[in-house]
Amino acid sequence: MFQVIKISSQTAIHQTDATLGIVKRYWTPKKITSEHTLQNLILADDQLSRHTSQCPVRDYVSQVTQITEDSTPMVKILPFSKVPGPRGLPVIGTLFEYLKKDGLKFNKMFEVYRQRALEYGNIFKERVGPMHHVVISCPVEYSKVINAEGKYPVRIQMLPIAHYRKLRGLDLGLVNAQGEEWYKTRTIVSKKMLKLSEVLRFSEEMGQVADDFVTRLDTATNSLGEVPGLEYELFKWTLESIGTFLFEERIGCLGDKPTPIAHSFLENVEGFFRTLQPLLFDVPVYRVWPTDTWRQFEHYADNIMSIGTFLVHKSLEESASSSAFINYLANDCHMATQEITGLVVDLLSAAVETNHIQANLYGMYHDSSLFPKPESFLPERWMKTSDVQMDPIVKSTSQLVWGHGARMCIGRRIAEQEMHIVLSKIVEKFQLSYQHDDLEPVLSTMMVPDRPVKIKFTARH
Ligand code: HEM
Repeated sequence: MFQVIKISSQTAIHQTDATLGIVKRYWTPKKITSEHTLQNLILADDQLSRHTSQCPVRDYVSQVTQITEDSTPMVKILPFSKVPGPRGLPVIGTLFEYLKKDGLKFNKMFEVYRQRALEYGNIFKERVGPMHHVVISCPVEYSKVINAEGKYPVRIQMLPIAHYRKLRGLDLGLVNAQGEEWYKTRTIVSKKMLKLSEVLRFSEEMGQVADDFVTRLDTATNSLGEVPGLEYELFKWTLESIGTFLFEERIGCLGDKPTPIAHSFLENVEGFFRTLQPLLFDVPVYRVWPTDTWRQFEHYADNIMSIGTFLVHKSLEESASSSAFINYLANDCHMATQEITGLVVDLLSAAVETNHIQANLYGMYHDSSLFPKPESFLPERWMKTSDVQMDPIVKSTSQLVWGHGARMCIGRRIAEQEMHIVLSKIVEKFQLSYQHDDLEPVLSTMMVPDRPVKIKFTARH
């Protein structure tokens, strides 16, 4: 039996040695010798278990799901070590390449992967501190990985978040849970969040939030017609929108001055993701010794949990502010208040952090042999009637903005509704233009623009 680990935004399968289950089936090297065929890259079960039991970051091993026994038959066996990739040092892997002065940049990891793929082929492995990655850079191979997902698809666990929740005796939440624990929560939440009729019930409230956002843009524009801190304004809008869905109550982010609770939540979420980023990649010293970054991270996470607890309690206790979603969790699904809080905090954080643009699969999308003129904005290439012929697998793999399969973004319907409503209201009111240098992407847990997005909003008359 082999096991597969999750797929990250950079088409990496973050892995333990167990990731080989996928690699063994989909190995298609570009620039390495013929002996390294995928069929050759198979690790025997006993070798696998030896590897996993010796793994210094054993928690990753629990993040696995299994390919069932009817998977493609295995042919030959070669150790995982045969997967090409930068060699790195024991324990820290290639971490030193990122830490040294003028070295590789974490926030440009997607560029590093692009270069690595040119050097090592369509499937390569890299260990960066505690993170093991297997990176796939070919849509056809990637689609096979997608199709190999079972009932409980595994996604990378954000170890610092999991560690924090464990320390505080909390559930892992939807984003970090795996296996049956994940499935149970997912089934409960899907009934409310992925059902179109449920989400449509909130279109009027979303419309009011969008109206307030447009008013906010109008008042926040400077003499150049730009909105300083546009990202922060969007951040506020997403929080207000998801808060409206979860609590059926306005949190108060969009006035000239956010309410204290909105302000505090926004500050703490920002700090949470800022401190999460280094914790994800550094050697996890925090697990044995609370480093400064860890203490800050804990501080932000504690504050977010307190706000979540306050909002959930308020919703449960005050009938006037009671929300259908919270009531459904408490009464129909018999979830304990602490479980509800953990889930709500997950949804609030996922909702605000995934907002401005998550460019998954960066390397593939910038391959001109797959996407002609990859740097050009040619939306018509995605239209059914487009003249540009695109391989159906390449096309479907490139439409993964919401992820895929049973673990696809659970906020998709809400986010689509929010975006359609707010965009139509913005465009109805303003003409948008951009007159500055091109934006570049950087990673900050998600992929974000590297500088303020100074869009000019010109009111239509
Ligand atoms: C433009 C907005 C958004 C984008 C592009 C986006 C994208 C994604 C992606 C790519 C994933 C990973 C899926 C996978 O691994 O296959 C994901 C997961 C998730 N998203 Fe979103 N998302 C957005 C908005 C939201 C919103 C508004 C919410 C909350 C209401 C949300 C909650 C979640 C949660 C909880 C997960 C984890 C689901 C699970 O593991 O079962 N997202 N999102």
